[in-house]
Amino acid sequence: MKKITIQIHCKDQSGIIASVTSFIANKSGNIVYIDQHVDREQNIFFMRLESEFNSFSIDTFKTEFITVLASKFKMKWRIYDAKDKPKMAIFVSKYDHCLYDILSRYNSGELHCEIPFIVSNHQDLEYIAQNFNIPFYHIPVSKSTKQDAENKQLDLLNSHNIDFIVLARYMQIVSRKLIDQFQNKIINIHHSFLPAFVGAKPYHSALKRGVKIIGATSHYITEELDAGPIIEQDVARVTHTHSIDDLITKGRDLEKIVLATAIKHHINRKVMVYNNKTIIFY
Ligand SMILES: Nc1nc2c(c(=O)[nH]1)N[C@@H](CN(C=O)c1ccc(C(=O)N[C@@H](CCC(=O)O)C(=O)O)cc1)CN2
Repeated sequence: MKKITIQIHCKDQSGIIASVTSFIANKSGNIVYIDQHVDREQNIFFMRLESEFNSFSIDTFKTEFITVLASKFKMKWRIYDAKDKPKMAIFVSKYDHCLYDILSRYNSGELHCEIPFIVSNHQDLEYIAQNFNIPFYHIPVSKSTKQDAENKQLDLLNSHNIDFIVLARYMQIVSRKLIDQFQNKIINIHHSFLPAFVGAKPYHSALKRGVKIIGATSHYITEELDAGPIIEQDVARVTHTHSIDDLITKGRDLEKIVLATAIKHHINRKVMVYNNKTIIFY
């Protein structure tokens, strides 16, 4: 039995759902999940479906999908084989909480992916990678070595056919060169409830401002810092009694759960990006 996931978007018009579901039915497919959304402002139709087939050739399916549907409705589409495990590279600096959380979920089989390696601009967390038997690459980054460092990162990413990257508290600004090659495939965890408090020290800014709610945000990165399409967010209440250490401790728990949720949405092909925003098919 073969299971595929299909993501479609195109100009909204009548008959799209009927045409897609008839196409699947004509190919003896059994649709086990279907959801759609129409962006009324942009008049754009979005759909995600999962279908099972007893006998299936993905190349034949793609060819006929283009002929019958994609050309007719001028669709942008992607088809994924549900059994394929996307390759995820993790980038980290010195904070260990998100790295530990991802690797323990991976170790327990919670993440349908492969993690070929971990990259860091510091050596501090190499012991964690060794504990989980995952190759660790220390690539230091400074103002003068940034370009050379990113070329080394790109060589690693390409030589391992990496599908997406997770910045698990990677405290370096990623350049356009890497972002262009992995557009909407680099997931960051920012330790604030964006758009509040962008930058490297949001907890200190939150304490100084006297907010009553702190949060964490996972987003795809763009060249503009902390401004990319948001995948997941969560918050926690705080009071005047909480110190900076209290905020950091509360924030760590939020960061771990928000990042793990975003990673799972990405792996399960539940995210579609449009106009620097996301549609999440839960
Ligand atoms: N192009 C992007 N790169 C990164 C983003 C992003 O949104 N776009 N997010 C960051 C993560 N981050 C906040 O979530 C963040 C990381 C680092 C900094 C920063 O100012 N770094 C300094 C160096 C700090 C250091 O060496 O410790 C710098 O790079 O000059 C701000 C925000 C990941 N990258």
